[in-house]
Amino acid sequence: MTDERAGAEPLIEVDGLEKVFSVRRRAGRLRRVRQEVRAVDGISFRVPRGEMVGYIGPNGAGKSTTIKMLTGILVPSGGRLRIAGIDPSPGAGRRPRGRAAAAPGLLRRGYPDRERTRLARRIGVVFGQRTTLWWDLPLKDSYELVRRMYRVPDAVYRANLERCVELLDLAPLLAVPVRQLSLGQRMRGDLAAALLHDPEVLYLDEPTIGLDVVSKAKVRGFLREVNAERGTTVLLTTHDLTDIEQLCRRVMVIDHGRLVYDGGLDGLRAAGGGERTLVVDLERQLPPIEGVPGARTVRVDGPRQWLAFPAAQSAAPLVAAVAARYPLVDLSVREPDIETLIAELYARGRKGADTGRSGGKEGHAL
Ligand SMILES: Nc1ncnc2c1ncn2[C@@H]1O[C@H](COP(=O)(O)OP(=O)(O)OP(=O)(O)O)[C@@H](O)[C@H]1O
Repeated sequence: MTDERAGAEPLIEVDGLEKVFSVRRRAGRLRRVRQEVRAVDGISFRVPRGEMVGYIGPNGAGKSTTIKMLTGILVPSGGRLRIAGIDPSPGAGRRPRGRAAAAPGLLRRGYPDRERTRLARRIGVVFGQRTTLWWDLPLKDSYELVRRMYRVPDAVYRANLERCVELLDLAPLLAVPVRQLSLGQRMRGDLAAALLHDPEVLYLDEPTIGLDVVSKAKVRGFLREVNAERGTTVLLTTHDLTDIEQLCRRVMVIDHGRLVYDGGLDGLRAAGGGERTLVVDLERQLPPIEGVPGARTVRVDGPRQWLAFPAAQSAAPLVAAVAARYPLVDLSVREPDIETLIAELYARGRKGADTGRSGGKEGHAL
């Protein structure tokens, strides 16, 4: 978040948001019972215009459900949300009163649909697991349909398409039917489709899932460019901490439907107290690397060695120290996975509560 943006108006405002699903579960051979699943359990946050925020958490934490409510696909069970000043489901979670009570259809159909349509013009969505493109149509025809659906003016459409084609390398793919695209090509195609109508907010649900290293780098580079050029606000859910590290200065962690952390990634690492791993390939097999301050060698396999170091620490001095004394050929830094960080965040939080200390340095464990 830049300093000018810190004081900017919030583009996304969420207060006490809830989503409860009612599901039927098996209870014995024939009997089924109704159960409530609190997928999102009273979360609140603000996102200023132009910020890129990571939204992470373990499987089933409530990330997709939150995004579906922010896009107007799902109606909240409680709480309040506004995106660019629009509430996609006004009246949701509240009992209708007065004229609305006499005409409940008004709350469920006409008015909310108008708000959802208004919102749809201001947002873009990409679900990594599912395409929004037309399976049998060439990419270009899918874009033409998007143009008509959103009534994008010709000049805006042409300029946006040209820029996306250039940044995402789409020219050779425009005539290819979507079903023939590889996962990485399809994801680039989906990103362009989500941006043709100039949305102010972009929701990305696992945009790099299943992509190889080169495709991931292309997607990340594109998102950085779009955010810098257009000031598009981005909410990004991912299981890949490198996505967050390269794109977001702020990260929110959700677990069991509740926000458990909101702050910088460094603060999350410090709150989690985890370790990262520097993986180095040497020219030849050597005894375990020693004497690198702040790191310890945890594994050796032929010329490859693994050095663990505190996750909040920069890798640069370690790399310099290794390179100065050992014949270094290649290296990479491995992040702890999100599940490990969150488990550590909880363990620290409990310890902190026991000793009266709080977990995080920057940001706050909630
Ligand atoms: N339509 C639904 N009906 C009933 N339960 C649902 C529905 N959608 C989600 N849930 C439940 O709500 C909880 C949160 O699910 P959600 O998909 O939001 O999690 P997530 O954080 O996106 O997980 P993942 O990382 O696996 O995609 C889970 O327990 C899930 O089973």
